[in-house]
Amino acid sequence: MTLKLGVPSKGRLMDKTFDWFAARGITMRKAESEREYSATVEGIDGIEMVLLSAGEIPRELGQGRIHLGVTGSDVVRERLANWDLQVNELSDLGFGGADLVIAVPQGWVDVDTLDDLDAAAAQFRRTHGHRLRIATKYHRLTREFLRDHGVADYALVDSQGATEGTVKNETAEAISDITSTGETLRANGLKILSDGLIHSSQARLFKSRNAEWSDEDRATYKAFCNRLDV
Ligand SMILES: Nc1ncnc2c1ncn2[C@@H]1O[C@H](COP(=O)(O)OP(=O)(O)OP(=O)(O)O)[C@@H](O)[C@H]1O
Ligand SMILES: O=P(O)(O)OC[C@H]1O[C@H](OP(=O)(O)OP(=O)(O)O)[C@H](O)[C@@H]1O
Repeated sequence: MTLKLGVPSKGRLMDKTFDWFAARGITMRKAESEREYSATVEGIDGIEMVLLSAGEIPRELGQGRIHLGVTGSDVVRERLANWDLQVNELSDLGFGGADLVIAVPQGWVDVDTLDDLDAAAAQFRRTHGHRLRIATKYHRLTREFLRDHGVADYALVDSQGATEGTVKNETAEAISDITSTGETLRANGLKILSDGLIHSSQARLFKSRNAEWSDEDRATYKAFCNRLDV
């Protein structure tokens, strides 16, 4: 048996994950062809690396198809119900930082906080006859956050990308999305509510609580953790 480690298959998260492991003596290599999603690990025995979309790694951990996985803390919380019963967080990796935030049009001068948003939502419904729409791909986290902060009079609109554009395109009045430099929000005339931070995400190493662990896997895991100092 080999211990399966899920790693983001492309982009910044993949590159930085490879760098993080390389700094600890574990070399990860993607197949020669950029388009081929297979990879090798050198420097430690008994580990098989599986390249997966960062957004799919939570599900694979939850279903126990991989023992370990690197992905953003936001997608784990979003994609896994009761995530903390399904995975353990082993270590912050120090990259992939991004904030999941609620943002509204800059022109809404009276709306700076969640309380203001709640009042604006009630007013919006009276004026327009339908609920204020918030576009997001983070449905679970947004719903839980707004519920915990007493905002109820809204409707979530699904947006799987270019979420900041939904306000200009008039398919939503506000958004809940990831920001890192803030450039995309600014370019689309949006501002973050002062108490609108839902989750500060970063890349983490997760361990599945649902995978099967043989004695051999446990021994490999122990050696792996010693090597990584986690
Ligand atoms: N500037 C950023 N923009 C988007 N995601 C970021 C950024 N910085 C870090 N991340 C993180 O990268 C991860 C990407 O998750 P996402 O669900 O978009 O992955 P994916 O499904 O692999 O993406 P794609 O659909 O592009 O393949 C998230 O954990 C997110 O927080
Ligand atoms: O704060 P910034 O540095 O501007 O980064 C934030 C943007 O980056 C991400 O989009 P991405 O490029 O991953 O595309 P997406 O819209 O498909 O999610 C995210 O959804 C924001 O749109």
